[in-house]
Amino acid sequence: MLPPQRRWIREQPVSSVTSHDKLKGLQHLTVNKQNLFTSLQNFLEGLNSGSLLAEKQDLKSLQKNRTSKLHHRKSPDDILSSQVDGNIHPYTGPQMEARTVFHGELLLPEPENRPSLGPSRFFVSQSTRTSSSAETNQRLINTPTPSSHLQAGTETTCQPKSHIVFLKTHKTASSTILNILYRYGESRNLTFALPVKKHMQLFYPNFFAEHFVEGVQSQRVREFHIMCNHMRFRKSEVAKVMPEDTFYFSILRHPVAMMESLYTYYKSIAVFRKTFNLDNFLDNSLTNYMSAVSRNHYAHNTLAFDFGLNNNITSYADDLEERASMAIAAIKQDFHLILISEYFDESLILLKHALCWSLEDVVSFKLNSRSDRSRQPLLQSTAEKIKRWNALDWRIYLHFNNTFWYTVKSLIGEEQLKREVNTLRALRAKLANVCLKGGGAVDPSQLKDHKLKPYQSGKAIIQGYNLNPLTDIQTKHKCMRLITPELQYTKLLYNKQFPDLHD
Ligand SMILES: Nc1ncnc2c1ncn2[C@@H]1O[C@H](COP(=O)(O)OS(=O)(=O)O)[C@@H](OP(=O)(O)O)[C@H]1O
Repeated sequence: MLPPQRRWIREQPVSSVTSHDKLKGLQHLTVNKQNLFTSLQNFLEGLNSGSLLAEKQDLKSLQKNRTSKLHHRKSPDDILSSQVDGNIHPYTGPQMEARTVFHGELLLPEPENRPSLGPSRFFVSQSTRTSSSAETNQRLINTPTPSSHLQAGTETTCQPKSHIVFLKTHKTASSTILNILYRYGESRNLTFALPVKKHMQLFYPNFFAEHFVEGVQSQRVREFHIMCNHMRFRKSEVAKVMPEDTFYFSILRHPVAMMESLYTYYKSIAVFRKTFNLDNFLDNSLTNYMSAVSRNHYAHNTLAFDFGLNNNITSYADDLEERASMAIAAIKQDFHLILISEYFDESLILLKHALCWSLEDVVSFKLNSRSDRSRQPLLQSTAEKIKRWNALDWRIYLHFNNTFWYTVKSLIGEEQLKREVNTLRALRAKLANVCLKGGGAVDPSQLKDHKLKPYQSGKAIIQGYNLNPLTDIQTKHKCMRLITPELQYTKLLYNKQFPDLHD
């Protein structure tokens, strides 16, 4: 089945913030053009432990030189209200199925002593789009073409961006975004910053380091276009690999829904394993949770952790508001755009505009979704506990949910957004009709081609897709790529990019 159509934003019972909050946020926004981040980098680096002065200087000069200025970065520095009146997502299907879990040993690559390849070695290789014609939305299967870019209601030309960092946060619909980036890059022969030694992640949960990327130490890759595998973000290191004009973006999900997903998917981690349900974990988290235990970060402020921030804080901390403000400012400093999983299609439209891509470039099927059989319904009281336990993530989410709508308003306008979302959904529906047997996702046990089975973890039943029998080779290829799960696609790109590197 296709993802259910969302009701339009004003009518939607927003899972995270009430529409009152959202509107209030919009009304109270004032544009803050001050650069208030010099000290924040110190804050971040302090949290990240072990940063060198040279790195800081490197980063500062990079930030000074950065030219890409989406207005989003000038979004208001509003002080977060401490309100936490969100609604919980309705979940159905209480049945859960036990699954075996693979624990991969993570061997960190050692950095070699070599001259640093700083951003100055890069050159920009973007084609110019000058067409002002309307989107060719009728086309079912994407062929890369120029497209126009609309900004604040005025048609202007723009250059499609191809230097991109996507911070792939956990359980936030990030695999669907990754699939979009993979398809865009593969079809244009762009180069991905893939993990060394055919690893699937950039050595998460370690802080990202330059030498985690295949082709950096060997200097065999001169220009990286897209970095999008799971990592724990560290801007100073990422900036050593990626060109100066790189567009940075990420995605957040409502911390309550995210926690329920994390709990099911990472049921095998120490602090979850000994609990019989999420409530049981939350009731004992203050005493049972130990941050030093391996993989426990999946249980506490995981968004903050992925962004490279200190995730160890709850709503009981005296300095919560101060730390939340600093965390938000740090994210704003490093990222041009923050998407919201609850508004996935709206996010894709924003992304399309920010990157100057076409609608066909961002159309996608929902990947990595759980079967309803492995979802747990949550009580309102459980949701409140989650917001208290993940108080930092909750504040980060509230802030960027607000600024998301501010960005929509000033970049596209709500009416145009609505139109484009409808067109996107129509295109997706057409694609589903052509590509997908049965039109939607199925449980892994029903998958005909086991090579397309998504990775299964914990107690989550992760769904995949069966393809229609297709005779046209090009259409079959496009459909196949749309449903190829993350691990399989990463391996495929790796083999394309480094054909001589073997397992
Ligand atoms: N398009 C779209 N819209 C809304 N939600 C979506 C979408 N695509 C994926 N998802 C949901 O995101 C969850 C998987 O997130 P990730 O892919 O980031 O997970 S992972 O960290 O890479 O394992 C997973 O959530 P749960 O099903 O609740 O676990 C997916 O259902």
